Amino acid sequence: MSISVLGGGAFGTALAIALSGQRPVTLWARDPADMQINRENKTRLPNCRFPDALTVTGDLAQALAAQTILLALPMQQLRGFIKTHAYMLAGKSLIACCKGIELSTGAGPVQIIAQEVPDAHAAILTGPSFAVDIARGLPTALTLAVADEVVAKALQAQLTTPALRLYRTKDTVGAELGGALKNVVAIACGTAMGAGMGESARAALMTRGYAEMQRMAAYRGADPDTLAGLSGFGDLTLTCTSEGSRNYRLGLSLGRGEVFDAGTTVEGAATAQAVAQVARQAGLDMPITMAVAGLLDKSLDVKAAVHSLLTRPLKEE
Ligand SMILES: NC(=O)C1=CN([C@@H]2O[C@H](COP(=O)(O)OP(=O)(O)OC[C@H]3O[C@@H](n4cnc5c(N)ncnc54)[C@H](OP(=O)(O)O)[C@@H]3O)[C@@H](O)[C@H]2O)C=CC1
Ligand SMILES: O=C(CO)COP(=O)(O)O
Repeated sequence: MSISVLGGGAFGTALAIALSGQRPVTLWARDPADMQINRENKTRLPNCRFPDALTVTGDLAQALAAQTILLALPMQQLRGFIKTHAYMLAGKSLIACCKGIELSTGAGPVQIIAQEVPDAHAAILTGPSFAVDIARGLPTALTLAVADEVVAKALQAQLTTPALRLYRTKDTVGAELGGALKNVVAIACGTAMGAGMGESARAALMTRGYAEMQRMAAYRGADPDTLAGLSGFGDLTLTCTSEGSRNYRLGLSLGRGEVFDAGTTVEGAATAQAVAQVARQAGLDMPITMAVAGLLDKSLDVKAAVHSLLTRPLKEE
């Protein structure tokens, strides 16, 4: 069965390159001309050549001839896009490849797909993976979450490559929360490192951040084991420790008091605000998330954020 990837950013391009080693793949982008001429995405993923089996198009109808559609758009753009094109997406397998929580509703990507295209098979592909690693064919393992076991097995087989190993789960809520929440913790870790607080502080933020991820996951009915897997703990580890992560780099610049490029896709920024809202409404204790949200909306500076974390009442771990 054919595959199309919608979204010509770094991740969509990387997935299209990786999957087209196995079969023909169509990559849809709203501005495809440069990629069609150069057979490379010079803006978002330079120095990764397109295989011959990869077709780049700006014609959405052509891309939507495929049954399996990977949606590699930024999180806050997802609903608008699929709402506009819902009539063409009906009945397909729609696999969200974005990480985040919608600011206006608190929904995750699978929930959004299910709301906007109810008769599609809604899935998410998530886990520790930098686009450049996937495009270069480096070994990578990801979580594929789909509620329907039969669909899950078929998609797992279709999207696995010799270098890209997929583990499946039915827990779509846990998978989407892991990928969304780890970005918020990565901003916190980057901030700590940028402000010179050291590796021990980062380890504390990762661990206590993970406790917050588990708390939100339990509130939303996710399986704690999913959070301990690739989509949660796995991606937390990668994103909180590597300058390859844009979320971590945003944190570094916050910690250093530098300006960060506003055009960069940093999913944890909107997600921090979205999660803070949900946590406030639900009465969940998520102090690291609140500190990150405060840093980003400028209601806290780094010194005040650290003070807010270190002066909390003492408690059991
Ligand atoms: N990069 C990575 O290593 C990884 C990214 N992801 C996730 O993938 C998602 C996408 O990130 P990434 O590809 O890196 O982001 P990029 O910033 O590289 O690209 C975003 C792309 O989305 C396109 N886009 C934005 N809005 C729309 C819209 N309304 N309709 C159509 N296209 C749109 C942009 O198009 P245009 O160029 O025309 O503006 C651009 O090509 C994020 O949720 C991210 O968390 C997940 C794992 C790894
Ligand atoms: O999600 C990612 C790695 O798994 C990519 O991280 P950034 O979006 O922070 O660059």
